[in-house]
Amino acid sequence: MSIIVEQVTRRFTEKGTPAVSDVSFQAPKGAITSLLGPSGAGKSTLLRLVAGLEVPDTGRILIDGVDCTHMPVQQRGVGVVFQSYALFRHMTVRENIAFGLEVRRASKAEVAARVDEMLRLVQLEDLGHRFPGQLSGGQRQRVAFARALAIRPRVLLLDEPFGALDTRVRQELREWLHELHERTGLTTLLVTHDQQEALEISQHVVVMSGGRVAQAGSPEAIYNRPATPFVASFIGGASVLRGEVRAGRVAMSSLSVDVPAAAREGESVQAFVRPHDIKLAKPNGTHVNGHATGRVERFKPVGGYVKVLLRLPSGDEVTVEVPRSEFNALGVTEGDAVRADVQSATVFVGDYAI
Ligand SMILES: Nc1ncnc2c1ncn2[C@@H]1O[C@H](COP(=O)(O)OP(=O)(O)OP(=O)(O)O)[C@@H](O)[C@H]1O
Repeated sequence: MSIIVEQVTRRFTEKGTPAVSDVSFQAPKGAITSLLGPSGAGKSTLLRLVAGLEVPDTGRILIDGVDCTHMPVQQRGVGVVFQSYALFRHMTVRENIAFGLEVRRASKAEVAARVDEMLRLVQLEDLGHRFPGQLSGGQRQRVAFARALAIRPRVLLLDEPFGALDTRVRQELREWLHELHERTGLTTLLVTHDQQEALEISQHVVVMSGGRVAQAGSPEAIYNRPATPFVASFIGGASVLRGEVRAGRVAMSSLSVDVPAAAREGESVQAFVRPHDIKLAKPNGTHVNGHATGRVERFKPVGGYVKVLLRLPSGDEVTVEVPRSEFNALGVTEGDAVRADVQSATVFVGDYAI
């Protein structure tokens, strides 16, 4: 049951950029696909288009090979879970889960059996009689999943389902969703702005920006081979260093790296360096390729590592994450000089990664 989105555009206003602009992607059968991007990227609109809650201006949406572009929501066979629980407050957990089945005129016995099965699936067997107001946020969201799954949907559509929960519950439910998916094997589309969430639980990631697809691929490809400067900066909290091609090399601040012969002299470049791709050492007075002496602007211990803001001689700032023990061994503080060794960087000449 794959989902195929073909050249879909949806605009809400006559002027300005469409919310979703000529978007094409596939959510593979049986996989969790994340729609990942910053606020306003068009993720929710795209999910609503797949659900049938919006109709595209142009383009097609296919679920399991069937063109659903103009099909009503109820006929699409989609289960939807939103960020806000959207449970009926005056109904018990059982009644909430049963709702979609009763609308579809399932028999009483069928409904009871399916509700029991769903309560077991979301591990809330003992809470069927409670009202939503008597549940924790995480439990309510599990009921929302049970309700979405009760109708035996062909695909599951999730719009920031854990967005309203605190970090710990969010992490627990992320793992829970992973297990749930292993049991159900349902084709799932997950909207999230949280890259950690996307990289951790999905097999396929569609990165969106400004209503368009910036890159689609495996989490590994998105992380290690970002296709555009936007993806490189959005994923992994990279710092940007700007420079230019000089004598066949990329010169940035006091760092320099090789560039292919195709890069023209004087072209501007951007290098994206992730916080853990820089090693800090005591300065030894010499500058060699890939090394620069910087100054510690600020540092802050965060859990097991220390986040260091380093200013390079060019004025560029880079964020570095150093294991706490390594930082302590360096014995530096704010204002001290340190040597920064860039272990790896993604370099773009114009829009092309090199
Ligand atoms: N019903 C609507 N009417 C007018 N504009 C809308 C409507 N829905 C969305 N938009 C606009 O479309 C763009 C994309 O919004 P959308 O909610 O799809 O983004 P998003 O990536 O899901 O963002 P967020 O993570 O903040 O929810 C935004 O500029 C938004 O203001």
